[in-house]
Order: sequence, then C-alpha cells, then structure tokens
Amino acid sequence: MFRTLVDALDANIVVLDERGVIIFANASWIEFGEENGSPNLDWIGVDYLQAVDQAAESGDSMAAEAAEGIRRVLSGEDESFEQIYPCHSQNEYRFYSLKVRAFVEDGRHLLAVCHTRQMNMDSLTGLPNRQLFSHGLRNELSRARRGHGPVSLMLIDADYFKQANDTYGHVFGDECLRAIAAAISRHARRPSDLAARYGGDEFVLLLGMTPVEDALHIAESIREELECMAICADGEHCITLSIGLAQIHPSCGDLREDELLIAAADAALYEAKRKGRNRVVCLSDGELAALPAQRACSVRAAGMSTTHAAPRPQPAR
Ligand SMILES: Nc1nc2c(ncn2[C@@H]2O[C@H](COP(=O)(O)OP(=O)(O)OP(=O)(O)O)[C@@H](O)[C@H]2O)c(=O)[nH]1
Repeated sequence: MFRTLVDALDANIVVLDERGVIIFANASWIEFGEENGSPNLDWIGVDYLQAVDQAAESGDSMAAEAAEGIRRVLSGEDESFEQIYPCHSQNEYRFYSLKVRAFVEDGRHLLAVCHTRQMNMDSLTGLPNRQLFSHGLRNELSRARRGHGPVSLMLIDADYFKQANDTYGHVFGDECLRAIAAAISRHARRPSDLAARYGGDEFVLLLGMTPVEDALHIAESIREELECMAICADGEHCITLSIGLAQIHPSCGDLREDELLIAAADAALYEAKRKGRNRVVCLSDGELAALPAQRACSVRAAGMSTTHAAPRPQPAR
C-alpha cells in the first residue's frame, strides 16, 4: 500500500540510508530519470550524496548548499532542509523544490528526499511568476545569512510600454514582453540567479552573493541590450528599461528583509523613472533618507504583510 501511494504522487521521491545511498525510488523519480538522460538505471544503491558532491565540485553553488544541508540532516544537526533550485531543460525554464526530512524506521535513521516541480511560472514569458520569486527571495536571504554575503535585487520596468500596446496592439506588446524577459534571463547566468516577471511590464532579477557594484554592470548591460534593440513604442519613443537596484546584507534574520529590499529597489526605480527613464539607479542609504516621500513609502511597504511594494506615484510624462 505504501508503494502504491508513493508511486501515485507527482513528486520525485527517494529514501536514503545513513550514508546517503538510495534504498527506495518512487515511479515519478524513475520516470524523471528516463526522460532526463538516465534510462534503465537501477537507482537502488546509487550514492545520491556523492552525485550532489560531484555537481558541487563542478561549480554548482546550489548543489554545494544542498550537500551541506543534507549532511546536516543526516547528522541530526537539523531536522529538515529545503531549497528551490533551477533545473532547466533545453526547451524549458524549470524550477524544483528540494525537501529533505529525517525519519526513523526499524531503528534506522533514514532520509526522505522529495523533488517537486514548481508550477508557478508566467505563461506569457516562461519566467517564474511573482509567487515563485517571493519564495526564491526568502530562500536567497537565508542562504546569504549563512554565507554572510550581500544580495542584490533589480526591479526592471519597461518604458513607454503602454504606448506600444496602444499603437501596435497587445500581440505586439506581448512579443515585447517576451523579448524583455529573454534579455533579462540571458543575464541570470548562475544557478542561484533568479529572473522573474513581477507583474505587467515589471520584472525582477535577484542576484545572490553579489555586491551592488557587480549588479550595476549587469543592470547596465540589460538596459543597453534593450536600447540596442530599438523597439518602437510609437512615432516618438522606443521601449527602453528603467531599473531600480538595491542591495542588502542580511544578517539579523529580520523576517521583513525581503520587503525592505523590494521597497528599496522600488524607490530606486521610481527615481529612474523620475530622472527621465532608460537608466539604472541605485540609491545609497543617504539618498534614500533624503527622499522623504519614497522613504516613507518604503517603510510602509516594509510593514505590509505581503511583498507588494507600496504604490508608486506616476512621474509626469
Ligand atoms: N500586451 C500586454 N500588455 C500588458 C500585459 N500586462 C500589462 N500590460 C500593459 O502594460 C501597460 C503598463 O502600463 P505603464 O507601466 O503605465 O506603461 P508605460 O507606458 O510603460 O509607463 P512608464 O513606465 O511610465 O513609461 C498597461 O497598458 C497594461 O495594460 C500583458 O501581459 N501583455
């Protein structure tokens, strides 16, 4: 009965012994292996932890973090480990969640390892949607807290997009959104980088363990890429990008740090729009403080229960 139940699940599940070796694999796991380059493999006896270590050695930082998390659960240091990680195929931008839990059976300390495909993707652009981004952001902040590194976030908004829709129609507008999404995801080069559609013509790019100086180069490169495309919005304007950039050094485990980071990037984006669009703005703490209205906005946003930043006043056209 246990086997039938676990085989009926969509999640890919294995059970590991005390050494990290697979002693059980469900039907979805086997099917996933067949579709992704491991057909006819007898999974029982495969050293899962060693495979994760090998991925880490080849430079995959998410795999290194997973290996460490699994070892902590194996040693009893932690009860569980969770991570969202990219697993893109040739045709699809895919994300999975990894959940690892310890349990005891017949006196043996075992691990249940569950990989579940995340379906929170935006159907127009193929990028993760806002819900998956929020999850990824919280994930990245915890990772940065452990690694004592900075996290940079870009809030990216298309300029004159409404004009393009009004002038050339929504089908053309949709094509533009796909082109912008492709340009942004080309700059999400590391496994831990997360590009997402935040809503409408607004996108985000999250760069873990990245100081703001490095993020600034990437933001400029995205902005330039769109400028070079010279996509007409109407007779007068081209579709360009305004980008608000912010950085945080998560340290205190403040549960609102995700909202603070979004609010700071949002205030910077507002400045980019206000200064004339088609630019990247990164506000220092001093500049943020000198913007009383936006600062107040940020603080309000940080106090809100969701990650939706405070409404932005629209700059005059
Ligand atoms: N084609 C298309 N349009 C969308 C989609 N989602 C939102 N929009 C449109 O995107 C536009 C966004 O409006 P604004 O951000 O005010 O337009 P904008 O011209 O870029 O304004 P600025 O940012 O001030 O330059 C609205 O006209 C929405 O109807 C979508 O999925 N497809």
